[in-house]
Amino acid sequence: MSVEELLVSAPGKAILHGEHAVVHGKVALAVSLNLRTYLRLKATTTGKVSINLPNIDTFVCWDLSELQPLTQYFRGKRDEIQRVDGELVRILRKFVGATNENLDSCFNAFISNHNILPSLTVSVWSELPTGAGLGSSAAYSVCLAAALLCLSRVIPTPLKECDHTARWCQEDLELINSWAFQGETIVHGNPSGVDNAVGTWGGMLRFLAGKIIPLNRVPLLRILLTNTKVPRSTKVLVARLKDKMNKFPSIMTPVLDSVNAISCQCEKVLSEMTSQPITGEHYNILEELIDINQHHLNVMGVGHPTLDMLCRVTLAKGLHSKLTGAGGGGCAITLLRPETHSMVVQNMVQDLKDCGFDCWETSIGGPGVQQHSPLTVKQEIMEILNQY
Ligand SMILES: Nc1ncnc2c1ncn2[C@@H]1O[C@H](COP(=O)(O)OP(=O)(O)O)[C@@H](O)[C@H]1O
Ligand SMILES: C[C@@](O)(CCOP(=O)(O)O)CC(=O)O
Ligand SMILES: [Mg+2]
Repeated sequence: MSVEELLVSAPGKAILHGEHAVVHGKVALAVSLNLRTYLRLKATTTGKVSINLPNIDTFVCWDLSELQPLTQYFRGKRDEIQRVDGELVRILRKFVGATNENLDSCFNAFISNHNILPSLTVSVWSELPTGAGLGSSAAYSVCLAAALLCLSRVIPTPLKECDHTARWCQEDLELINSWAFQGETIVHGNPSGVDNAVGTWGGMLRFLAGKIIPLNRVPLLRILLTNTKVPRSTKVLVARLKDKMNKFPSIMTPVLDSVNAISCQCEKVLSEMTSQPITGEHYNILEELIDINQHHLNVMGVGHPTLDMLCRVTLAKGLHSKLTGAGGGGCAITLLRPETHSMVVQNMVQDLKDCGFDCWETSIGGPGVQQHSPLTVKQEIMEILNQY
């Protein structure tokens, strides 16, 4: 079946525990959010490749004839290229003339698409803040990988005429995930793969050195997300910790081991909360783990004064917070206890907003990558995508 138009989406994520440590082979627990990135791909007859990324104010358009020289690189390598190698990135970077990290996103468009040079328009809109710790880079890479794999007919489009949304089979999801990881490599430098795994499969996951275990039995947690709006780059923060690890291996290694133990302890408590009556003590332990991990993240050098302020503001209402994602600004999660009165949450949200932060209480555990019929996508999102 030829792909004329394709609409896909993938969720963002929050990391409960294990950010950064996961890059160094430790356990992370991550959960998908009900905030998604949407990508529409349209085959055109304009003889151009157009990429519209309004979230980052980036719009590019090339004639196919301009792109033709790039295909030289793939000659004779058709079936060999399974990952992004340094030479390919150099060639693409030179071609785009990137002086701006934002253009890195455009490179992704080429990655899984190396066999073909079709005329197309790709437009992306995300409900996620970009560069804020909620996995926007992975949601974007997952959407792009799914759409381009469908376009090049490596995987089928799962949506049937009567469907509103559809998902791929396990094998196709694994392929989407592996290409999305390559996209993350371009944005992050050295990603662990946890974010693209959550974007692909959704739900809550335990991730350890590329091994993904879905956690199917987890309690319903109420989580408040707060964005300090301090911009930061995952790539820079991951590199900063690597430098610290190289400089002080015997000091930093125990910190990462401790984070690993926190993730394992949290997983144990979450599992107990589904097999036994939930008690206040379960929440007390979850809160203590949040506090210890937040201190560790500061030790790793990925904190920020605004995140410290955020933690103080929520603690004033008896609630515990930690950064989520790469830190250095961006977002934090606050665990809301079941008994916390909605007035307390409202007052706390007002205090956080008074600090200049954005807050939203979102549900967690949204589905992984999906194909949509346009009728099932919120009107405001379709209106943005339809502008291009
Ligand atoms: N909707 C989007 N459109 C285009 N590029 C995006 C989008 N979302 C994310 N990106 C890319 O991902 C980068 C942010 O990734 P990163 O620093 O890992 O932060 P996070 O993944 O936490 O949002 C952006 O600078 C951009 O290159
Ligand atoms: C810091 C890290 O653990 C998570 C980064 O998440 P985000 O890009 O800030 O959403 C890096 C990674 O796992 O690749
Ligand atoms: Mg990212």
